[in-house]
Amino acid sequence: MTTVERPGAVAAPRNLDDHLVLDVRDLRMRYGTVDVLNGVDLTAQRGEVIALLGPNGAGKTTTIEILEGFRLPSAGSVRVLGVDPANGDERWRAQLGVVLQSWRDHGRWRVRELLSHLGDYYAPYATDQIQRPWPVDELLAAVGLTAHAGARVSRLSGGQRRRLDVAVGIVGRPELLFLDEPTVGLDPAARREFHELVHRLADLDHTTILLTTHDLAEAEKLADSIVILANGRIIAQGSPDQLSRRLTTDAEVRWTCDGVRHVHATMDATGFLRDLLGDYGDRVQELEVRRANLEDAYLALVHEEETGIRTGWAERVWQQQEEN
Ligand SMILES: Nc1ncnc2c1ncn2[C@@H]1O[C@H](COP(=O)(O)OP(=O)(O)OP(=O)(O)O)[C@@H](O)[C@H]1O
Repeated sequence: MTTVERPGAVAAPRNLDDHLVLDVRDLRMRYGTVDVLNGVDLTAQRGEVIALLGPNGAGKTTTIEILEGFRLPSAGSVRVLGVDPANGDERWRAQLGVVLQSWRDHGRWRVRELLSHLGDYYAPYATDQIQRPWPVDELLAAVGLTAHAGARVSRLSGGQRRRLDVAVGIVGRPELLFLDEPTVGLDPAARREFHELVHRLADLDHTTILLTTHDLAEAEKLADSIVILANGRIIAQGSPDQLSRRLTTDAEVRWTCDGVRHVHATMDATGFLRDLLGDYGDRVQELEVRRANLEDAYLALVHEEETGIRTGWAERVWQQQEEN
């Protein structure tokens, strides 16, 4: 993510290794007899945005709930802002912001009152560097709710409520923000504003953000690092750029021959085409070559992990990860 400087903003520390905000090693979680996390390793530095992707049931929410201190893991080492969440006190908790999937109803409150009431909790945890809570008018503007400041929460639309969820999550100016599917229900304009807010929080306030999403394009746009989880283990991880390069080496070739349609996936499109045209010449019609995009690759990778049917994607990804 590009770093944007702002007069008076607190500079990010130069040596980010000294500021590991998340440090998770070999995290395991078992519900009854079912293992839902099978050795997850995850680190995040200050100001880093990490997107956790994976199919339903992959273990994303469980991971976040453990990091928040809401669930105890079965095994592994977890450090969040230097503290084991199982022992996190109020001061530690005040440095976290959480936006959950489900709406906790505050229907009778008005928007401004609710944010100012919740903000009061954070006032004792202000520091020389971080003013807490976020002043309500600034916060309302940041999430695009100024026009609805006086509205009752029960009267907000779904998207406006989602903005309020985000406001509630950041009113304490968290150092670490968890966002569980934050853009579900937002219209395209609100989604874009939300993306700008995430960039602002990470670049200007150096907030570390861990978000879950099912939208690969969103992850590419927002995250410094994408982590793909399936069956409780990380099956691929890297910057959007690294992942694109690792995952999109395949091309799909489509053609018709004597009126019959064919599709073939190959890592060597040029060689395949040379052979195809050499063998069939003018009988090859409607030829199309399409480079697999990141979403195709993601779906193929997850499918391979879930079904156990090996098509070679995962093997290639791991090989390339080891080479890097
Ligand atoms: N309290 C619980 N008791 C037993 N099993 C649970 C519990 N919570 C979650 N699970 C199971 O753990 C697995 C991981 O669930 P989790 O909610 O972490 O997945 P997720 O990746 O967040 O999924 P989604 O994308 O659907 O939100 C699932 O198989 C789920 O059924």
